[in-house]
Amino acid sequence: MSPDNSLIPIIDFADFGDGSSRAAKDIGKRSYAACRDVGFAYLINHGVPQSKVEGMFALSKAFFSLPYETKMKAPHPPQGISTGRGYSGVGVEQVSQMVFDEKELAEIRKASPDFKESYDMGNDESKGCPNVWLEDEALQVKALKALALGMEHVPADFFEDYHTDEDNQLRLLHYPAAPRTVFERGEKGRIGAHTDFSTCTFLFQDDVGGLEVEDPRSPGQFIPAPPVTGAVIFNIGDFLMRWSNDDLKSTLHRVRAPPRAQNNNIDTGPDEMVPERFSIPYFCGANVDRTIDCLPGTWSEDKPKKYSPITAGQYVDMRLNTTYA
Ligand SMILES: O=C(O)CCC(=O)C(=O)O
Ligand SMILES: [Fe+2]
Repeated sequence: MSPDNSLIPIIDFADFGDGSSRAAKDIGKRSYAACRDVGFAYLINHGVPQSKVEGMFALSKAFFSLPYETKMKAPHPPQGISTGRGYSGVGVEQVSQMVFDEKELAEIRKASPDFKESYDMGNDESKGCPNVWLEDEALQVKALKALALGMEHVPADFFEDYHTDEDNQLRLLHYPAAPRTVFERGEKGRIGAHTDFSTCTFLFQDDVGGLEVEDPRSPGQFIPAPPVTGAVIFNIGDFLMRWSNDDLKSTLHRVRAPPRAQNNNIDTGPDEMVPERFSIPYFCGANVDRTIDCLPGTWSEDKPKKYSPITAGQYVDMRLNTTYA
């Protein structure tokens, strides 16, 4: 399946190699343009074997099938950066867009609660999936190098150098099945519109669909980002947007019930179930102690820096503290 007429570009990494060729430079230019114009891209021939991806989805399915009590033996800790670890049951996490007021957050949670559960893993807790880290590391290096190659004023290994600690988070997400009417009435949601926090995200999704990305041409409108076989979605996070003095876009996205199947005329009736969805986002963050300042080439006398320097740790902490109930 490929997204017809999609604004989200597909970037082929087959000829990227070590990043030194002419072809790699072109891939870099396309990557940069995608990050600047849309904030999202599909990467194909990215080097993570399909069998590995399928293995992760199998692991995820097995994990979420465990009894609730078992999953709760690995609960996520309460505050700050360490919330990116462990199990969060349905209703525990609610994403929100830059809302820091407790009351306001509570209102959002009530309105159309995210109907999902998740399990987060970090660098030193990857025993369940030991090989995934290496592969994804390679993917991160490639994608960040491509982006640097597409920028005029940063050296090819610029971003790599800020990400040597592999301060990343692998998240298994499960959105349970529910009757379509429950979604249509807004009683439940899948994941509310949000942007991601860190440098960038790699997102593997199953074939259920429902992911939507804000249309860069018309704010407030969302376009579908349907699954593309063998592709991983790459998107920019708020941290990199800030780092780039807002040149690169951290784009709003959300997951809703996928559209009804359109290839048949069968009336599925009021009891139609929306199938469960599994997805695996991999969030890549900079070394927490590194301070970032607006990237070379993104500011000038006419276009001053919008942000002061900040460490990656301070930034992620600030954002994570608003996410959990
Ligand atoms: O489930 C998805 O496809 C999206 C997940 C997501 O956007 C997130 O966890 O930040
Ligand atoms: Fe996200």
